[in-house]
Amino acid sequence: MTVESAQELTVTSQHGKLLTLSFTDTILFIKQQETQAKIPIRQVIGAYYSETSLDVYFLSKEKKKGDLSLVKVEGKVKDTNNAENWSNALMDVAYQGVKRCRKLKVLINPFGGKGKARSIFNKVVEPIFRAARCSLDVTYTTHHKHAVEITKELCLDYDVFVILSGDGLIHEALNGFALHAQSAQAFKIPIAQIPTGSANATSLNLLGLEDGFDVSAAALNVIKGRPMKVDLFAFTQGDTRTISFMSQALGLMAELDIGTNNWRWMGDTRFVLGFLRGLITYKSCPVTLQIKVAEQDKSKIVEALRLKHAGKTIGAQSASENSLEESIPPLTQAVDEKDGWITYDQPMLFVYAGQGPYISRDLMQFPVSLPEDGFIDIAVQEHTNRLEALKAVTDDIGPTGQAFWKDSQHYFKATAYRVRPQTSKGYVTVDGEAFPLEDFQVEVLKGLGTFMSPYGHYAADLLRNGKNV
Ligand SMILES: Nc1ncnc2c1ncn2[C@@H]1O[C@H](COP(=O)(O)OP(=O)(O)OP(=O)(O)O)[C@@H](O)[C@H]1O
Repeated sequence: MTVESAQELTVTSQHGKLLTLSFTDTILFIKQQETQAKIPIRQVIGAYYSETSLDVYFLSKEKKKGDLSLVKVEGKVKDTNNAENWSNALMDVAYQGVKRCRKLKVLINPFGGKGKARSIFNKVVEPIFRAARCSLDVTYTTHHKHAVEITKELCLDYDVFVILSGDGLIHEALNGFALHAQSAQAFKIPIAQIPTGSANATSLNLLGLEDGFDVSAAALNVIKGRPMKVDLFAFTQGDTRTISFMSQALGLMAELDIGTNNWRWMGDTRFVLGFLRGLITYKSCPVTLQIKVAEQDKSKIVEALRLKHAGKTIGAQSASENSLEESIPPLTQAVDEKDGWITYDQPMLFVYAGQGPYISRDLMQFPVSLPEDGFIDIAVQEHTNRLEALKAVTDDIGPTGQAFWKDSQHYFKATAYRVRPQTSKGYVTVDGEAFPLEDFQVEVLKGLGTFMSPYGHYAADLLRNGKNV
């Protein structure tokens, strides 16, 4: 049934008030005397009629800038002949194009971020999933890398793999998928984050700055989102390959993450304080960086993003499909500069490579990142002066990605890169986890990962000006 303006249904609430409900393809209207609430149809998650009673569940904001919360409207129906059809039609519209009653595997890290995942799940998230009549299989992680053990043997019939934690648990889950006996199938299970970690970059990238820390908006994405392919990265050090989905960092950006682990109670404020602390010591990061560059002209990179927004394919820029089995040559083999590799060995403050525009609420480090372009974005900050670096995290520049345009920050779209550290002091971080500062290489695994997304693209980027669309 296509609905321009469905029939009204009148119910009497527990308090004896008459409520009139109607809906279109986009809005659920709830009228009580002279006031009328308008609920976007995407936020309607359940309408159930049984024995003269109607229950309608939706998510709504009490304050314009606040978080979504679950609302239940219930009442006795007058026109019982019509009620079943009416509630079925509302469910058809509310779930147009997406599967209902999803089967969810839920993983909860009770110690991520500020340590509130358990109560957030019980009080906020589980009631939303129950209202949407999802089936739940819940596990609490008990130790580091527990998520790897779970995903490497995961039953593959879940609709969504839901993670209540930060980005670290997503990293573990993807590395478990890589070890799965049917790994290609495992990578197709969409991952959705309920933001209960510190940075929650995945949630920010998928939901945007406004909704990225809203656990109810994230739960809605679990119920109504659609799978979106994302590139993954193979990080190889010696004989060990690790799947990375977000970032690899060297220099100040690595110290910021690892050096502030004991500040986890602060939430994401720890990253800004870590950045400022790093600027005080202002150490350079002595490495030789070799990059297989696809594009390094900033204007051309932005033009490619503009074309993508306009729905055009990015022709020459798009890399080919990749898989876990394919690989670039091992570290011992010399790179061929004629084959698109360049070498960068100037003093640097940091190297930050990855995807997904936001790395935290304060910093859009990869503002021209696309989920599945087959490239890794690499930002290299010159070791010039402190003030220049400080400007990257100021309020008007940090969250909108404008540091991209700074002359002292070089930006590459690449299909692979290698790092040869000139010191052993320090770390490299992979998705926020510490690795030894030794030679490594990274290559892109195009479109191997899957995230649940409300939009089918990152919520914000340089051209979307840090705002949702
Ligand atoms: N029960 C547990 N006890 C101790 N550590 C755990 C437990 N469960 C998971 N972990 C570990 O907690 C670490 C932190 O998790 P995660 O990265 O998801 O949160 P975060 O660091 O607070 O957030 P973000 O990554 O967004 O900054 C991970 O290394 C994970 O292995």
